[in-house]
Amino acid sequence: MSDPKILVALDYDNQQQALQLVDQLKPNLCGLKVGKEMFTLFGPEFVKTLVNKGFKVFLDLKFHDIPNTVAKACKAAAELGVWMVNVHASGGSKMMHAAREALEGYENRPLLIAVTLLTSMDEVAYSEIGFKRDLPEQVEHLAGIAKSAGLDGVVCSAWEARRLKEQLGTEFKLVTPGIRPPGSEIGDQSRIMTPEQAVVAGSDYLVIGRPITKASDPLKALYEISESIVS
Ligand SMILES: O=C(O)c1cc(=O)[nH]c(=O)n1[C@@H]1O[C@H](COP(=O)(O)O)[C@@H](O)[C@H]1O
Repeated sequence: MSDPKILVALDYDNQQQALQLVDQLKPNLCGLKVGKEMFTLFGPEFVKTLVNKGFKVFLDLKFHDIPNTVAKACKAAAELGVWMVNVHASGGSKMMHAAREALEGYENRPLLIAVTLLTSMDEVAYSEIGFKRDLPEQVEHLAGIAKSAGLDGVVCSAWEARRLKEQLGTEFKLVTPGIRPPGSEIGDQSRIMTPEQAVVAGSDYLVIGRPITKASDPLKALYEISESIVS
C-alpha cells in the first residue's frame, strides 16, 4: 500500500466521535494522527485500535527530553506498531541520534520525524523565544541537523518546503501541518497554505485536522481536499 498523502489529525476529546469518523475512512484514503489530547485521554489502546484497523498511524507526541528518555519513548511507540513518530529537533543531535538508534532493528520501523518550528508560530512569536537566525533559516538549520542525525524527515510549514527539498533532497520527508483549504478558518495556525499549494511546494504529507474534523460533513471535506491535490 502506498503512503497516504493526507494525515487526518484526530484531535477529539471523545473516542466514539473519533471512531465514528474513522469507521467511514479507508487506509488508502488517509493516514491518522493521534496527538497529545487523544493519547492523554485514551492512551496506547486507542492507538492500537487504529493500527489494527489497518491505518498508518502517526503518533504525534513531539518527544523533547534527554536522549535516554526520548530513545525509550520512541521504542515504546514502535512497539505500538505506529508508522510515524516525532521528536523536537531542538532537543539536539544527540537526542535525535539516540532516538534513531532506538528504532534500529524493527522490521517495519516507524518513520522518525523532527519538528522544526511549530506552524502556529509567526515572526512575532518566533522573535520572542530569542533565536538569532531568521525564521526560515532556523527551520533550515534544524532540518539540516535532523538529516545529519539520520532522521527521515521534518515537520515544517509548507512555506519552507521548497527550500528544504532543494537543500536536503527529495527523499527527506516533509510533513506539513498548517493546511487550510480556501475559505476555511485559520484558528491558531500562522504559517498556512492550501492543500494544493502545499503539494506544489513539495510537501510529502499534509496534516489536516479541523478543516476536516469540524466540517459539517467530514468525509465530504476530506474527499474535496483529496481531489484538490490530485494532479
Ligand atoms: O507535529 C504536528 O503534527 C504539528 C506540528 C506543527 O508545527 N503544527 C501543527 O499544527 N501540528 C499538529 O497538526 C495538527 C493541525 O491541526 P489543524 O490546525 O486542526 O489542521 C494538530 O494536531 C497539531 O498538533
